[in-house]
Amino acid sequence: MEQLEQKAILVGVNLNHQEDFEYSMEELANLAEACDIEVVGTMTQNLPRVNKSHYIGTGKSGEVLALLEGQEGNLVIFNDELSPSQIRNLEADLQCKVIDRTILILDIFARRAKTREAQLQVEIAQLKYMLPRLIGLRESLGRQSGGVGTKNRGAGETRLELDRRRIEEKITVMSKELEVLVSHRQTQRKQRKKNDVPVVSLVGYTNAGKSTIMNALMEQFSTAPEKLVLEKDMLFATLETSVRNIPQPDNKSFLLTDTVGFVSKLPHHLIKAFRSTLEEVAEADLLIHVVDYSNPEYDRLIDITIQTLKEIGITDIPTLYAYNKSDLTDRHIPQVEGDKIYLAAKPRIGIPELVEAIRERIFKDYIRCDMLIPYDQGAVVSYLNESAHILSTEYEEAGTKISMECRLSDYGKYKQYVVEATE
Ligand SMILES: Nc1nc2c(ncn2[C@@H]2O[C@H](COP(=O)(O)OP(=O)(O)OP(=O)(O)O)[C@@H](O)[C@H]2O)c(=O)[nH]1
Ligand SMILES: [Mg+2]
Repeated sequence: MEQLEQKAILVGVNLNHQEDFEYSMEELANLAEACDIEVVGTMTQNLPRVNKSHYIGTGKSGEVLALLEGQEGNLVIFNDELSPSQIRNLEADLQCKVIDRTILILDIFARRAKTREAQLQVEIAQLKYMLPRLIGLRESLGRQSGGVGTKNRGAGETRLELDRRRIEEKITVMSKELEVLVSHRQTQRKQRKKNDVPVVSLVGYTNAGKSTIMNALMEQFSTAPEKLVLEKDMLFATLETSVRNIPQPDNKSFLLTDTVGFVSKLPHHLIKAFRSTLEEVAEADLLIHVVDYSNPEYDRLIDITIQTLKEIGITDIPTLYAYNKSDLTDRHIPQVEGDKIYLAAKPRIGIPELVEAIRERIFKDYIRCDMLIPYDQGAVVSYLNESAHILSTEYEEAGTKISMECRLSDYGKYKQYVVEATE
């Protein structure tokens, strides 16, 4: 999308009167805006099923063409992923560039990707999207440069084959590079797992406030400011997964991860490409599903998030719902109702309540006990000082007597020193 001044008509087909149709058109306009495209008109159609060759009904194409001319548009954006032949037919009818929701999302991701891993993931998804559409792309390029002509068809097809092979090779090379980066992160994750620190993952729709919650938690437990993550009012501000330690005064610390947000109709290739980024989420002990409670459509966005998680294979991780941005609603905050917490991360309302709810859920396997540790086992004493919640320490004749709350796994490991325990 290198051209300047793109003026687009948005086109959507409402299949069987979907309730979320209007919102998804609004969202399409936001996605276009995120790509610096000006929206100059919108056209929608109710259909029981899409038209195989043109997506919209044939009569409707004429209407889109008229609107395009009336508004001096030079681009048409469809609200669903189009097939290669649909793009080709539509471009022939409308005599301008036709793109779909998938390209828009891929383009936004490409603009936002900062780390090598994210860049590779996006580029692979883009190439995979392009591969079956090369013919259409070539024709539309031909049209843009003024000549369509059939006389060079043979040469064009050879070029096409070459292009296809080049792209396939590029995908292979990039996938290998990505694999190396991913395996590096997997090693780090295994290391963390060994340390037995619980992992909590923020998930949710894009722009719900996940990164803001992450920063609020770091701020509360005075983490270094350079660890803060980017929070911004734009779609897909976060594309990479960040893991941060949230230290707790009683040694019941946990790791918090912030990751990419979701959107309706997230391209399939993109989900696949980002699967490795989301592995972090798949291994979490607890999910915080962040909801923009000020969005009237919040219920639907919850469903889309749950659906997308399902697609990555995440279905049975215990979940807390953080109804964020409640400061923009008339709900009294903070408020905790079972697994739902109404809060506002930006003005920092309800953060301690959220932390408490997290702790209640992830530190269930703790046990209150006393251990008597012989003086020649100094290493055990220092380990417990770092990983258990110490209530008191006394120095007795036979060794150090520690009253504490510790993890069940540590209790098992040092059972021989236990003198008293209550669950
Ligand atoms: N009014 C209000 N605004 C909030 C609140 N929490 C976050 N925001 C704003 O919402 C916008 C998005 O916040 P982020 O934390 O970047 O959202 P995110 O979920 O990380 O978004 P992506 O990374 O794009 O998926 C920012 O402008 C925040 O300042 C809140 O409780 N109240
Ligand atoms: Mg974010």
